[in-house]
Amino acid sequence: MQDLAQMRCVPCRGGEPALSDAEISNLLSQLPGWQIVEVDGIKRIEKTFHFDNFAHALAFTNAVGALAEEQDHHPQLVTEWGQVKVAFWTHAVGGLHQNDFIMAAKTEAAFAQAEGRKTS
Ligand SMILES: C[C@H](O)[C@H](O)[C@H]1CNC2=NC(N)=NC(=O)C2=N1
Repeated sequence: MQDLAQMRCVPCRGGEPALSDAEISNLLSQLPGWQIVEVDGIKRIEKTFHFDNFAHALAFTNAVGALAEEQDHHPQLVTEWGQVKVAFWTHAVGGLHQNDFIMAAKTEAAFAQAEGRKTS
């Protein structure tokens, strides 16, 4: 199985189908704690990350934002004291694309890195 965190997002301009439920559950099994949520009929993948203050939550928000710019695939980020909710979906397909799972895995790696900095 390919490591999602090492993959790159591909340009996606629509015209391709969103992932099927079987494809989604297969990819989701690689992402502990991430959930599929449907909003206005559009599936998204999301997870809330916890921090011990606002500054750490904001630093993580900026790290995820930088990854999104690098990969040209962008999340919804909701930042508050002690937590950041991150959600990905693909506007161009009206649902979930492999890019969303790649970004979720990269987000997870950024969180692991932030945690590592805190304890070392
Ligand atoms: C041309 C460019 O790839 C698109 O506008 C990208 C930019 N970032 C994006 N981010 C997300 N989450 N979904 C998209 O469909 C999307 N489209």
